[in-house]
Amino acid sequence: MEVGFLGLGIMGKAMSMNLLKNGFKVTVWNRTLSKCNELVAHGASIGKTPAEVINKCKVTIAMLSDPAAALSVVLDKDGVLEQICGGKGYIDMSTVDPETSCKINEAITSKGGQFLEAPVSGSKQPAETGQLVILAAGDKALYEAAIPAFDILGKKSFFLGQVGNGAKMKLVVNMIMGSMMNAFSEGLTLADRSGLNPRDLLDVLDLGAIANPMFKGKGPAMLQNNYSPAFPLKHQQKDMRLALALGDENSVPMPVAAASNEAFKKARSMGLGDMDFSAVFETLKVLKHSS
Ligand SMILES: NC(=O)C1=CN([C@@H]2O[C@H](COP(=O)(O)OP(=O)(O)OC[C@H]3O[C@@H](n4cnc5c(N)ncnc54)[C@H](OP(=O)(O)O)[C@@H]3O)[C@@H](O)[C@H]2O)C=CC1
Ligand SMILES: O=CC(=O)O
Repeated sequence: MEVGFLGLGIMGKAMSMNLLKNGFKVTVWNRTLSKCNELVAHGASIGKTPAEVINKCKVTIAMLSDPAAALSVVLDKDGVLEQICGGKGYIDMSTVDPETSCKINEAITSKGGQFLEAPVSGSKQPAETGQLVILAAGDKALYEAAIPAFDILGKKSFFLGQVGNGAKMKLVVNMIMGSMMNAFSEGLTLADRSGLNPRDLLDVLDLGAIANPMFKGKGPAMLQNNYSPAFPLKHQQKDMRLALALGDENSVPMPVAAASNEAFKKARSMGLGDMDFSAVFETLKVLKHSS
């Protein structure tokens, strides 16, 4: 199967590499074109623009940073819209808000193309090992056509109905994840400041009812101030912001998520946006001990 792939950041690079290693023919494009070189060394072809990739491939996947990037790659000059047409499918796996996804759907389908949103749960390592959870919605026929690729990229795919539902599910999940990361950071700080060994806290948490892969995976690195980015903090803050907007639209009070968003904003203001989202832990370290 031949696919196009737009966006070779942390996730896109791992996902397109995975497709290549599993026998897919992949044509890649990235805004910073030099990032295509590693994929080309593994057998990928290169498209000089998103339009060129769409022209070449029947199905094209995108994995871009945020709503502005997702819209720009479709609507701007040399973008997806210039070449999309009947018989071609476009799958946006970026995390965006439902409104952005609906705008992209309208643009693609107005030219006769098929559209599927398919954001993913799971980070750099699940992307590398094909263990993502795929949250698809939109064109069911395109979903079915994409299953061979989704089976390589993920451990489970959900089809959630109309466009927007995949984006909503992803935002709900990441709203919970961001809030958990803040509670975890506060717990590690409280353990330390009250005279406990935070490493003991990790062991206790791992044996109880709130054990989870995120605490287990991130905790030891956080205690070593290691925030090598798997999921950049700026993207987690974007997801909290978009989830809060979804809460506004649906009159859902979300005080925990709102406080977490403030902590992520503070971390961004401290210059930590490109670090892993666990770097929100650093916002607590600037607080002074009370006497
Ligand atoms: N990292 C993770 O753990 C996960 C991330 N996600 C989501 O996946 C998406 C990608 O994340 P990730 O790979 O980590 O992000 P990165 O920041 O590593 O990569 C972002 C990608 O978007 C491109 N991009 C940014 N702005 C534009 C623009 N205006 N026009 C064209 N391309 C642009 C970048 O191009 P360039 O190289 O030129 O900057 C790059 O290819 C995000 O929506 C994120 O929320 C979802 C699940 C997990
Ligand atoms: O969006 C991030 C993730 O880990 O999922």
